[in-house]
Amino acid sequence: MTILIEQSDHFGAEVEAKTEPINERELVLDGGFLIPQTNSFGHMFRAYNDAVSERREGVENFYRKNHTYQSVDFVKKMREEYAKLNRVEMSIWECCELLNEVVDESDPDLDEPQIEHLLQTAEAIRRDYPDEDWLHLTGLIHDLGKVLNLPSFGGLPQWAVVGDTFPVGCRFDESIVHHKYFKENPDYNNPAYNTKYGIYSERCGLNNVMMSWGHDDYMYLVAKENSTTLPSAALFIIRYHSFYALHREGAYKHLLNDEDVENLKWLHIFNKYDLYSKSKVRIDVERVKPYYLSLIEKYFPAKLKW
Ligand SMILES: O[C@H]1[C@H](O)[C@@H](O)[C@H](O)[C@@H](O)[C@H]1O
Ligand SMILES: [Fe+2]
Ligand SMILES: [Fe+2]
Repeated sequence: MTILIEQSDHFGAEVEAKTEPINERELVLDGGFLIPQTNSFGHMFRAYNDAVSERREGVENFYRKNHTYQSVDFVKKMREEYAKLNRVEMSIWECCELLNEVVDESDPDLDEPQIEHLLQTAEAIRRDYPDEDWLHLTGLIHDLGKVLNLPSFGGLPQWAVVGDTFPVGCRFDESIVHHKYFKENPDYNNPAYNTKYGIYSERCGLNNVMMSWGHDDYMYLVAKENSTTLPSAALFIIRYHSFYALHREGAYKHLLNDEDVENLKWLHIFNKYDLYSKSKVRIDVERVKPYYLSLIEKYFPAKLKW
């Protein structure tokens, strides 16, 4: 048995048995965060083409639909519909609990309940950046938009809720996972949308770019329209954390303005925790709950419109 997380008592993480010794499975990177080399299934992270992965086929099917249906027209319709925020009233914490009912079909690395992922991300950040309480809360809430999949939020199909995101209205970059399925997208052959800039212009700022619709953009909208006091870097992280073509592959940089470039630095930090904290190490929810309730109170109203 190896202890994966130091100070586990302090942060309420229960440590489970692991087979290999720690130094063969984990790498230590800056901030003391242990980056595992393999996910909880024993595969490399984000190995979308790994033939032996149990989840590969389901994930590929997911992206076939996602890339086929996420178009300019679809995104416009979704933005308009969800801007109404007229479906549910509830607190941030209530939403965290609701999220447990959502299973993410796009994720090759995770099959734990979503609240575990939220707390694993937040707690891992808290250990390395104890003074950035806004970043802890960002970790906790970044995936809450996945409730879009539940009936009371419109029951959207998975392809409209989860998965990596990308801009619509300009060419789909080759670095996007399972790029080949864009051939079925109505925008793929549209000359207004299939050039480097498409409907955008150099350094126009991501705020002016339409991203494929899903949990990122929805949660950004909810946070902003309910007047969160979180800083702009937090909103940027929430909105673009699934934009791997940008933050991992460096594509679409020509659309960023100066503020985006600044915020991207925080997104790079955040991503390490979002991706690599996915593990079988369980967090004791009741023990950490008071801390997160205090952060929610600091940055959000008691009830939000969703
Ligand atoms: O499968 C994952 C998962 O849905 C994450 O929540 C999202 O942020 C990722 O980008 C996606 O690829
Ligand atoms: Fe996400
Ligand atoms: Fe996440």
